[in-house]
Amino acid sequence: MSGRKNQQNFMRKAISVEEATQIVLSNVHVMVKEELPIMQSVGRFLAVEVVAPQPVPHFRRSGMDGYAVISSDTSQATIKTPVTIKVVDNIPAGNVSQKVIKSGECARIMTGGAVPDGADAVIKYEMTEEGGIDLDGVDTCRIKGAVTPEMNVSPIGIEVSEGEIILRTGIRIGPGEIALLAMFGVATVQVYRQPRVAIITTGAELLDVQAPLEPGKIRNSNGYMIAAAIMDYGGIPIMLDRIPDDSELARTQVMSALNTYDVVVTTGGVSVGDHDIIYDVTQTWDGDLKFNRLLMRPGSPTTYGLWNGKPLFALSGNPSACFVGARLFLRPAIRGMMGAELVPEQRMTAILTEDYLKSDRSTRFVRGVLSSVDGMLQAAPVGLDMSSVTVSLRDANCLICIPGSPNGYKKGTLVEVIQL
Ligand SMILES: Nc1nc2c(c(=O)[nH]1)N[C@H]1C(S)=C(S)[C@@H](COP(=O)(O)OP(=O)(O)OC[C@H]3O[C@@H](n4cnc5c(N)ncnc54)[C@H](O)[C@@H]3O)O[C@H]1N2
Ligand code: MOO
Ligand SMILES: [Mg+2]
Repeated sequence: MSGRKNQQNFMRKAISVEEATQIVLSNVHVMVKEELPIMQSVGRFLAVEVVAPQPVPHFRRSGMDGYAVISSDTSQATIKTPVTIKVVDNIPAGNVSQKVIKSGECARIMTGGAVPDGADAVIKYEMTEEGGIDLDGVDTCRIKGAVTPEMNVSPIGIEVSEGEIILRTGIRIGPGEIALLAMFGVATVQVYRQPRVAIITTGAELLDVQAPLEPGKIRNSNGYMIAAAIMDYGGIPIMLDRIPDDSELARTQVMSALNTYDVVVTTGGVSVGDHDIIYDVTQTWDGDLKFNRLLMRPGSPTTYGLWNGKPLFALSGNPSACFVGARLFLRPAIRGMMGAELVPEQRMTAILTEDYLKSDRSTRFVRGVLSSVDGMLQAAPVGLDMSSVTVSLRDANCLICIPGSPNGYKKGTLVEVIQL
């Protein structure tokens, strides 16, 4: 069995990361909608457009603590020649004055207060002084400078007009979006459901996190890493039983998971080894295998296929390969299922701080540290650059994308990076 398997295996056709990304994105099906209280919608993507039911502000709003005045009353006012006017009302924020301001009058008003009819400007306290009680027994104030019409007054609808689209479908809900929803009295919103993502780890060498180490065995760090990644991407991880090196068990478990969950992720067993059982599953299932070799390192045997429209991401067992495969393919897919725009992982441009002279046909995703030096982004490779290494995942805050080349790249080359 294994000899024949390996022969087919060696003939796998390698495709580029770009092509693989397009295949994954073009097969994303958005989840069904659900209605949630807004505070449970943080991190989700809106499934509806939200339209402003009223303008903002919906009244003429004072931007200062001071006096609501008729601007023409103040035109001659200076520090040396202040103009004295009557204070006919006092308007804290939240109150609406019943008075109409006439020439020679003003109303004390606080920031956020509704500017009374008749007044067309607010003069701030610092440009006035108390004038005492006048002969009619009315409080007065002295205006020590001129204000122009509209000064310190936010007109109705200056921020948002009624009927304007305030939030578009597909936008990710964060603090700013929550502020808008609350401002417009939207207590519940429609968002897309979170996909339930099953995780199946493979390998007879794997021990559970609480198990004592045994000779030749390792703990199942990938399972936890992928679960954490899925949570970070927005999905709901479900860790299923680990599978020892048994193809039949793997087939049963993978097919049952595909039946039950929205996405299935496996780790390990996708290369050419005798016990690489996930490869076996993808050779005999009735699903549609889309790719199983990529021009990328780490993660060259990263495998992807669809069964009944549901995606199977079969990631490499090597921890860094597993991490990179998840970031490049699983993340945009999970986000896309939740209604995000279907786009590859965003890349920025940075200066490579060290020579990277490995020759390669494949694009390398090197764990690195991204920093800003004199306003320029710099990317420095970090730690051991092997697929089997886990520790560098702690130290990296970016993946440096090094395209395939015969001689590698010199320090100072502009490279693309994916911020982690
Ligand atoms: N003859 C060849 N051997 C290998 C090739 C090749 O082309 N020819 N490719 C290498 C590359 S590249 C990679 S990447 C790995 C892919 O390996 P698999 O996806 O088949 O994964 P496994 O064989 O199951 O394990 C590899 C490695 O990772 C460790 N591992 C697995 N699962 C976990 C886990 N849940 N937590 C932590 N570590 C895990 C496992 O113990 C192995 O050390 O194949 C190369 N070989
Ligand atoms: O995919 Mo392996 O990780 O290319 O090193
Ligand atoms: Mg293997």
